[in-house]
Amino acid sequence: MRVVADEEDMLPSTPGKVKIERSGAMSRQLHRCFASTGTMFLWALFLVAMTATYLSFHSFVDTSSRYFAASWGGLHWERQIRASASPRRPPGSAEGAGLSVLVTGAAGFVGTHCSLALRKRGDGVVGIDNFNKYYDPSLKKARRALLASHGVFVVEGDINDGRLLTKLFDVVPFTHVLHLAAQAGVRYAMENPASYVHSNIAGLVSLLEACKDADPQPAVVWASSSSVYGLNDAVPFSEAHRTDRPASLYAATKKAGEEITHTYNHIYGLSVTGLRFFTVYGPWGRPDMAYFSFTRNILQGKPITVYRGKDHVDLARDFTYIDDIVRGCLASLDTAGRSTGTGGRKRGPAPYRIFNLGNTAPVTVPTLVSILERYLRVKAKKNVVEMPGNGDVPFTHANISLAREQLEYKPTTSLEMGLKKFVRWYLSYYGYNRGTHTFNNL
Ligand SMILES: O=C(O)[C@H]1O[C@H](OP(=O)(O)OP(=O)(O)OC[C@H]2O[C@@H](n3ccc(=O)[nH]c3=O)[C@H](O)[C@@H]2O)[C@H](O)[C@@H](O)[C@@H]1O
Repeated sequence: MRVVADEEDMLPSTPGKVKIERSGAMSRQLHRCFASTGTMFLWALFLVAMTATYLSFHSFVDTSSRYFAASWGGLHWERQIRASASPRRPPGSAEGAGLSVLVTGAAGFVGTHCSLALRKRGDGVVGIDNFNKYYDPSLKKARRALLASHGVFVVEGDINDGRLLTKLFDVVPFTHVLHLAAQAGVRYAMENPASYVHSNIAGLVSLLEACKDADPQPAVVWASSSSVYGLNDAVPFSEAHRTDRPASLYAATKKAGEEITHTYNHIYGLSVTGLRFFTVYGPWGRPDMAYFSFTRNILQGKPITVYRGKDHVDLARDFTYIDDIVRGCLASLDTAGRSTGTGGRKRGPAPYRIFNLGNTAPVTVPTLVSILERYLRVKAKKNVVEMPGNGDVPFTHANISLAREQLEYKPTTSLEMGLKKFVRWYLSYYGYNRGTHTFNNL
């Protein structure tokens, strides 16, 4: 039976809200009293919940900003970024107005060489690098000083720091991103797998998120790896060959990177070019790589470990000199079609490309050692061991016809010549006095 209710009951019920039927003044009074107590309790609960949420969010923000210690920002910092990002090509120059490139991993081996080459031809370049301790950070700091002497500013920061990336894109409308930051190294993945997920998966997604939200969206050129060919034994390796059998976690993260970048191309219209580097070497190189660590140990009279494949077959790599790789990277930037999205929405199809950048002349590891022995005029103390099951592959060999056709990529440096340039740099950087030891026609 429906009793005429007081004015409160006359309010239209809100859809989805339960309307309480009432009867009798006393019960209404009692109900009102309970209702107001219940309301107060609910309000108190709400306030407690809000406070808890705020405190936990605040501590999260505080933690994450502590994690990515914000050593960036401010007017002076922004001025440095803008100056470094500004192209300096003479107006009306044949190559056009000039690019404005964000280079991730700019204090790394390939990053430093590419940043210098871009700056020297008049492009704007800003670097970002987390200066991690995977290998001697002093080498990375020396590379940063070299870059600074050429007007390239490198931000110390992590590509997982989304706030920093967003800020960079707010300050500079980058035309391109050259993404070289990664946890490199095939064998180290068995010691520190998390670092590969942090940099090569999470870091890549964080960077791609910033790129797809940027307006204008940059075109992305990034470093994949010859290691994605894994157990493929069809040689020379072509981009059309299978890459679904990686032999190391490192290779798997690079393969995943190719799939992830494809997703951002498909959904958001990011222009993407993946470059499969083949064992890059040269001055300012990585101390964790064989050519570098062999040179150091040979000069210090320490033994080197030479891996050998099954049935005592020598391992071989398509060693590629850094200057050839740099030309391939800059050609990729220059030919990268535009991204089509704005503010995270795709406006049309965008280019998705993958190229091998190798030397097409594999050389065995023992041959590498003998070239170094000849230049250093020191006999290596070799421990020859079976290749451990550490993710290494017996050989690499690049088919570069696609890069030759679309990038006009033409490697010109033999391992003999490249190692001579590397050894010259090594002796000078580490201060070997030429007087004490005549090095072979260096
Ligand atoms: O091509 C690539 O994409 C990869 O090239 C190199 O990987 P890797 O070819 O293993 O280069 P090194 O570590 O310099 O090894 C070169 C050769 O020397 C052998 N090696 C390495 C180290 C050692 O102590 N002894 C030894 O015989 C390796 O098995 C390999 O056959 C880089 O380290 C990777 O970051 C890059 O992605």
